[in-house]
Amino acid sequence: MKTLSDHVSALVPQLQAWRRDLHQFAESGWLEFRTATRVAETLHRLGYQLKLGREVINAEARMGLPDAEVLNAQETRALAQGALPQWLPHFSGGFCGIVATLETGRPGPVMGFRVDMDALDLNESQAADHLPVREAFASCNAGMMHACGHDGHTAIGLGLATVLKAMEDRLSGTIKIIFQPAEEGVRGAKSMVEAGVVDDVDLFTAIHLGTGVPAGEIVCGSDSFLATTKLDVEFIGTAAHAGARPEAGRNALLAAAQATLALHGLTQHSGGVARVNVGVLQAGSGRNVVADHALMKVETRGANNAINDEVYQQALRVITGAAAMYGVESQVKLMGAARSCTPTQPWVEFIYQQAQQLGEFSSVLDRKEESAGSEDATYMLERVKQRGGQASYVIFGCELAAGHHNAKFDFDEQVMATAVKTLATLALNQAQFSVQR
Ligand SMILES: O=C(O)C[C@H](NC(=O)Cc1c[nH]c2ccccc12)C(=O)O
Repeated sequence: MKTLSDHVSALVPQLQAWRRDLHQFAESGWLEFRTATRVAETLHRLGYQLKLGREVINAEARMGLPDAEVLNAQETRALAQGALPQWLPHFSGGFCGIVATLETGRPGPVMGFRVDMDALDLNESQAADHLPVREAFASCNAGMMHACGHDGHTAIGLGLATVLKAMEDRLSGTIKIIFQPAEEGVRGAKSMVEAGVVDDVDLFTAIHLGTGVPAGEIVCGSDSFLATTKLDVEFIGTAAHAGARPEAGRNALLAAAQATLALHGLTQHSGGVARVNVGVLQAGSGRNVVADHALMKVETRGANNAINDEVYQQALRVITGAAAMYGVESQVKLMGAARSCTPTQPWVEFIYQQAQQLGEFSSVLDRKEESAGSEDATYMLERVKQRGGQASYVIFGCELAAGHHNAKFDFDEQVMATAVKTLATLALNQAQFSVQR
């Protein structure tokens, strides 16, 4: 009988091929049309039951969706790049989510695994020393790059599906693998939670590779995610002749500038980390015109939900106040959100114990103080916990060529096999968890 190691070893070239194909045709959040059709086809061929598009994504709960024009143009682009037409209608309009289910027919819990599929809005480096350039799989899509490893996550999800299907007779209960769009900007997970995709999940695991964790190390219960809110702010004023009639104008640029400086002063909180960032500021139309329009892209973060909510409320007051100072109008649009969240200890301990037994890791940790990022998988963890389920977030350390969100980001592909092996082990040994409890 073939062992898990045999199955995973045989899969290594396929993991690389999947990852490199996804990397080359990188697609940003809500635009994962080609990616989603290929994922669906692979899972369908493996024999998984699929739920697709609107079945797994609540339309109203989608945040930060590109406008219809962009969605249409990108769907056309995806088709030209090999998106599979038989699957595309499911995802059309920004519904690029997939849930693949394997019912073993034997009693047992529902296990949920979540991976994300989106790239970042970033141009990939064209430098000759960048491995994806050297080996000819750098992104062919301008302004879209897998610079956070989600190409690897998607390949891991497909690899896990492959191995678990091959070892189906040694599993019990139900396996659900969730392929999520638009993690960047924390926009996609909530819409899948609102569609109910984790409502029946008893044992939930989300993953990330890298994030500064060294190669050979695994963090079994990452708990350092910041709660965050993303907002676009528009200031709408009145244009006027800057020399002849400046008093007739209502200056949107000054309101936005005033708001930017005030927002960056909001980060004091005795309860823990608080952050505000104005990442984009665009205003005005001409040198001699009082600016009648400004756009700001803003995020708030906090060590916990309460801190982030407070900073967010303060930010709204600053924005309204700055608008009032200059007699302009302000409009705030919610573009994304995520929660802070702690994994459940019993599940973290089980993952810890399984990771140690696997003998693949030089260092097994339950948690780690980390550089402060956010993750919308926290919505899924929260929902599973609310229903009494177990949930964790696992980080697979690996060597990186450059940091996350950098134009030269790249990861050591070995980590994919390690991740597949670890996650498959959780599924194969899940009965031990129930017995332990
Ligand atoms: O808020 C977002 O848009 C999500 C995005 N998420 C990540 O970058 C993933 C991540 C979480 N923690 C870390 C730590 C280091 C690198 C990356 C991460 C972030 O925090 O900006």
